[in-house]
Amino acid sequence: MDASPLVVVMGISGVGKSAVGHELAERFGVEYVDGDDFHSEANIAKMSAGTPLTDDDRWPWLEDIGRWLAQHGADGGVISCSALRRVYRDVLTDAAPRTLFLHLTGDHDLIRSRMEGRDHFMPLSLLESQEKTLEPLQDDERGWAFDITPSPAEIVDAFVARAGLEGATS
Ligand SMILES: Nc1ncnc2c1ncn2[C@@H]1O[C@H](COP(=O)(O)OP(=O)(O)OP(=O)(O)O)[C@@H](O)[C@H]1O
Ligand SMILES: O=C(O)[C@H](O)[C@@H](O)[C@H](O)[C@H](O)CO
Repeated sequence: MDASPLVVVMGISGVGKSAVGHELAERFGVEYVDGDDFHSEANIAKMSAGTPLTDDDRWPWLEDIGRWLAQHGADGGVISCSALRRVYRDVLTDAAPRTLFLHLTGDHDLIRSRMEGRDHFMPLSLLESQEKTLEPLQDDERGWAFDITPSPAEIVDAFVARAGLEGATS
């Protein structure tokens, strides 16, 4: 049981990490931060121009997110971070072993339509490369996948139940 969870809300662009992350953090009264805020200007410029990030672009960013998780190990917190590959998630778990992953997954067309409806630096053209890079959570990782058709509140309910968390007020 954990009343101050430490959670990475992960998944490809547009899947709802910010929406669900805010809701989860509010439920537990812990800090929420958007992992995009840790990207360098160069990374943001690259993505904005429609070029996918490479592993080398992502390592320093992941190290920074790992540091944030380690700093929030005691009080808990929620951060959104695509964390698309297993090796990326290992960087985060090595930094903060109690981290839980909430993986948001959804149908391509639904994600596309949600991305079309918002104002954001990430172009639609990068959706396919995000999907190709994604490696789903493996059995030995501390997390679970949730479909994005329900509302953010319902997704948080499902995560809280699956993770056996306590202390949340909806
Ligand atoms: N469960 C949901 N039901 C309906 N709409 C949603 C849901 N989750 C997110 N949305 C909407 O879909 C759009 C994309 O969501 P959001 O910006 O949270 O995704 P994201 O994964 O944080 O994206 P990025 O990583 O690109 O910043 C937003 O307009 C958001 O309001
Ligand atoms: O690893 C990546 O390629 C990036 O983190 C992207 O996923 C975006 O930053 C994010 O999704 C915003 O759209």
